[in-house]
Amino acid sequence: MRTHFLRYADAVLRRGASSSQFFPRAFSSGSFPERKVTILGAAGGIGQPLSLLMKLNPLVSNLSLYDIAGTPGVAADVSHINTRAEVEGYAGDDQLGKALDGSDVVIIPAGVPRKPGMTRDDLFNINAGIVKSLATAIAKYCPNALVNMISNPVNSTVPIAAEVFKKAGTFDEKRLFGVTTLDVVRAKTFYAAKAKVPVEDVNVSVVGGHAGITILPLFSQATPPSNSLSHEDIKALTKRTQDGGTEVVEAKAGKGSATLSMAYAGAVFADACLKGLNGVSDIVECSFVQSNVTELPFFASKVRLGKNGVEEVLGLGPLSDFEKQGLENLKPELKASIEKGIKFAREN
Ligand SMILES: NC(=O)c1ccc[n+]([C@@H]2O[C@H](COP(=O)([O-])OP(=O)(O)OC[C@H]3O[C@@H](n4cnc5c(N)ncnc54)[C@H](O)[C@@H]3O)[C@@H](O)[C@H]2O)c1
Ligand SMILES: O=C(O)C[C@H](O)C(=O)O
Repeated sequence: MRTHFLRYADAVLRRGASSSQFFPRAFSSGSFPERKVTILGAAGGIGQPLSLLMKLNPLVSNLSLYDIAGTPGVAADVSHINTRAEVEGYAGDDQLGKALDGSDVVIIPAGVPRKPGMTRDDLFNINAGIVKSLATAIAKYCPNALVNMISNPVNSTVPIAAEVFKKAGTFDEKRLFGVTTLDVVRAKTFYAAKAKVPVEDVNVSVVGGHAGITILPLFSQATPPSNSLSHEDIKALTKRTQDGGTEVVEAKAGKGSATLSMAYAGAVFADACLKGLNGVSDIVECSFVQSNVTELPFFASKVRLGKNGVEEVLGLGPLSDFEKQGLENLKPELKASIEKGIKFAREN
C-alpha cells in the first residue's frame, strides 16, 4: 500500500515538473551526492506538507526541520517514511545554528499568513523581523546555502535578506531566490483548463514579483500555443493568476492562505535548485532574484540554475502589447516594496 502511494506521489510530482523530471529515477539514491535541506517554519501550514515532499525527494540526504515550536513531532512523524533522507527536528532559537549548519538549501516558509481583506504587504510588520533574524542566522551558520524565500511579502523579504547578507559580507546574488513558483503553477493550471490542452504539457513564464499586479504571466509565450483564446480570455486568465492567492485566502475564510499548492510549488523549486547544484544541465525556473532585466534591482523572470545557484538570469522575450502595459504598470508598486524592504533592513 505504502509503495503504491509512493509510486503514485512520484508519478503526480513528475507530471507537474516543468523543465525536467521532478524526482529522477535514472539512478538509485546512492548515486546522488549528500545534500542537506533545511526548512525554517517546518511546523506550519506550508512547512509540514513541504517537509513530507522533501522527504520523498531522493536528492535529499539530510532533512533539517526547524520552527519555534512543534518540530520534534513533525520530524518524528516524517522520519518514519522509508526514503533516503535522515530527518532531524529542531525547536527554538538555541537550536537554530545546529539546524542550519552545513545546509545546501534553506527553504523559508516562516511567518504569518494573510486573512481575508489583507494584502501581502499587511504581513510586513511581523514577517520582516522574522526574516531578518533568520537571514542573520543563515549568514552565520550556512553562508553558502541557496536560500528559497517563501515568506511574504516576497517583494520585500528578498531585499531584506539581501541587505542582511550584504551587511554580514556573505551576499551572493546567485544564491538568493524569492519563490514565485506558485504563480507559475497557477498560470499553467488555469491556462490548460481554458485552452483545453493537457496540463502536463503546458509551460508559462510568470515575471515581475509576487503580489497583485506585480505578478505578470506571459501567456503570449505559453506553450502549447492556443489560437482559441480571445484577448478577453487572456485578460481574465491574467487577473485570475494575479488573484490566485486571494482566491485561496477567501475560500479558507480566516484559516490562512495557500499551503498545499505552495508546498508543492516549494518542492518543485527546491528540487530544481538541488538538480542545479548536482550539475544537471538546463534547469530553468522562474524566480524573484537580483536582476538587470529591468531597471528594478530585483525582478522575477526565468533563471537558469546550476552548481552555483543562478547561472543566468534570462530576459523576458517578446511581449504582447497587453504584457508591455502590465510590465509598466507593475514597476512603481514593485519598486516601492523593494525599497521598503531595503529601508527596514538598514534601519533595524
Ligand atoms: N511565496 C509564496 O508563493 C507563498 C505562498 C503561500 C504562503 N506564503 C507565505 O508563507 C508564510 C507561511 O505561511 P503558512 O501558511 O505556512 O503559515 P503558518 O502560520 O501556518 O506557518 C508559519 C510557521 O512559521 C513559524 N515561525 C514563526 N516565526 C518563526 C521563526 N522566527 N522561526 C521559525 N519559524 C517561525 C510558525 O511557528 C509557524 O509554524 C506566510 O508569510 C505566507 O504569506 C508564500
Ligand atoms: O496569497 C497569499 O497571501 C499567499 C501566497 O502569496 C499565495 O500566492 O498564495
